[in-house]
This record gives sequence, C-alpha cells and structure tokens, in this order.
Amino acid sequence: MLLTIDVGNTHTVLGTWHDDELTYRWRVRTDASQTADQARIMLNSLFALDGIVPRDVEGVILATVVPALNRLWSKVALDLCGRKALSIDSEMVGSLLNVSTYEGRIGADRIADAVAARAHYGDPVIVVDLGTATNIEVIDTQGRFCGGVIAPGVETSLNALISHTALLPAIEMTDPGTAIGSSTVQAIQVGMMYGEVDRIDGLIRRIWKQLGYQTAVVATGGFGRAIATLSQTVTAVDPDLTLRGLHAIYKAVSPLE
Ligand SMILES: Nc1ncnc2c1ncn2[C@@H]1O[C@H](COP(=O)(O)OP(=O)(O)OP(=O)(O)O)[C@@H](O)[C@H]1O
Ligand SMILES: CC(C)(CO)[C@@H](O)C(=O)NCCC(=O)O
Ligand SMILES: [K+]
Repeated sequence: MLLTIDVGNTHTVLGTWHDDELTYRWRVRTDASQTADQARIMLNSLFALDGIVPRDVEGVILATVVPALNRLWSKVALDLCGRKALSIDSEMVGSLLNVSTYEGRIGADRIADAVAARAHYGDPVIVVDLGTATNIEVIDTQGRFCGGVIAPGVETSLNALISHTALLPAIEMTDPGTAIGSSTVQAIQVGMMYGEVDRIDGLIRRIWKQLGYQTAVVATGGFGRAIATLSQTVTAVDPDLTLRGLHAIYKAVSPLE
C-alpha cells in the first residue's frame, strides 16, 4: 500500500493506494503549528477509522507547499509507518517534467498536477487547480511544462473582500443563476463565481492564443467541479489529480518491491 500526502496551504489531503486504485482519501486542515506527535495521532486515527494497519504502508510520497511541514510529515511517516517519505522538491522537477523553457521554482503540488495531467490526458494539456490559490499549469504539444498562472483562490478572495468591508456578509458559494445580483448575497455570488469562471475562461483563451492551439483543460481542487460546470473551456474534472500525480511519480521514481 502506498500513502500519498498533498500538504496545501489550507488543507492536507491524504490518500492510500492499492496498485493503481485510490482506496481511501482524507482531507484535514493544514496546521503549521501542530507537532509531529499530533499529526501522528491524527493519521493513526484516520487509519483506525478505516481499518488500515500503519505498518502495511509500503511507501510514502509527500508534496508540501508549506516548507515547515515537510520535516513533520517525514517524521510521521517514519514513526507511524516505519517508512522514509519521498518528498517532491524543486530540485527533482527536471527528472519529472521537461522544464527546458521554464526558469522559476514550481510548487510540489503543481509538479504533481502537471505529471498527472500528462499521464491521463496526454500532451498538450492545461491544469486549473482551484485551492487557496487558483493556479494554472501549461504543458505544450512537446510535453514541456511552459509555466502558467498563480492568482488568489476563490475563498481567499472572498475572505479578503469580507474582512475589508463593513457591510458585506459571509456567503455560500453557489451559482447565482443571474448575471445581475438582485441582493447583496447574490451580487457577491456573481462576482465570485462568474468572476472566477470568466477569469479562468479568459486566461485559458489567452493561453491558447499564445500557444497557437487549443488543449484539454482539466480542473481540480475544491471548486473544480462547480467552476467546470459553468466554464466554456474546462474539458474535464479530476478531484484527485494531485494525489494521482504523486502516485505516478512514486511509481516512476521508487517502485514498490
Ligand atoms: N468537497 C467539496 N465540495 C465543495 N466545496 C469544496 C469541497 N472541497 C473543497 N471545497 C471548497 O473549495 C475550496 C478549495 O478547496 P481545495 O481543497 O482545493 O483547496 P484548499 O484545500 O482550501 O487549498 P490548498 O489545497 O491550497 O490547501 C475550499 O476552500 C472549499 O470552500
Ligand atoms: C501556488 C501555490 C501556492 C499553490 O498551492 C504553490 O504551488 C506554491 O507555493 N508554489 C511556489 C511557487 C510556484 O509554484 O511558482
Ligand atoms: K491542493
């Protein structure tokens, strides 16, 4: 059994794999202040709830975009499962993706997303990951990771709006069904939901124009499904894309004996 861990800025998603099947998936809040022992208790509890024996874990792969939690989860993997975690970092990106036209650093989650998208949808492909940030990864016809876009996520923007205004309430993020909000709540929903969809569609069209061709576009992250339903450019939704990428990378780099 393989354990894949995706530590995002807001949530940490963990999944277990039997061969190529994602068998369990848990989503917990990312807490940079917790200790390795606290995280170990939590993982042990999740395992227990689903009848998993920690020592049955044969491998652990970790993608974290919160550097402080890298060591913590590596320690948890070792203490609970007796396994040394394989941690995705910027340095190994060259062995996982063709970055010949890209210079910057790349978050571990973006590497995993790009690897999974190539494996499942082929080249060229674009990923839209809607989490704390809305980030886009672009893979061209030659399979090169060209870079992409990083923007505030839907909930991140909403929280900024609410906390910087005196009269605006917290709202539920649902499709308002109208482009002209007829209440405060609806007006915010139009701004957030359609604003995000139009931002994504506009960015994708701009990227397609620059590439000179259209691509498959796969959406992932919490708002992936909601946005994909409304979008004119997103062609697929895969809530488990990041974990799938970790699974693929583990298999490529360090096959289970
Ligand atoms: N299963 C779900 N159903 C509906 N909405 C969801 C679901 N999961 C997440 N969301 C919403 O989508 C938002 C983004 O979720 P996602 O898990 O992709 O990102 P995150 O965990 O908040 O960010 P990060 O991955 O950067 O930590 C969440 O803040 C939540 O409001
Ligand atoms: C963009 C986020 C925050 C998305 O989780 C993460 O991938 C990150 O911190 N990346 C580092 C910078 C980069 O990817 O270019
Ligand atoms: K994520």
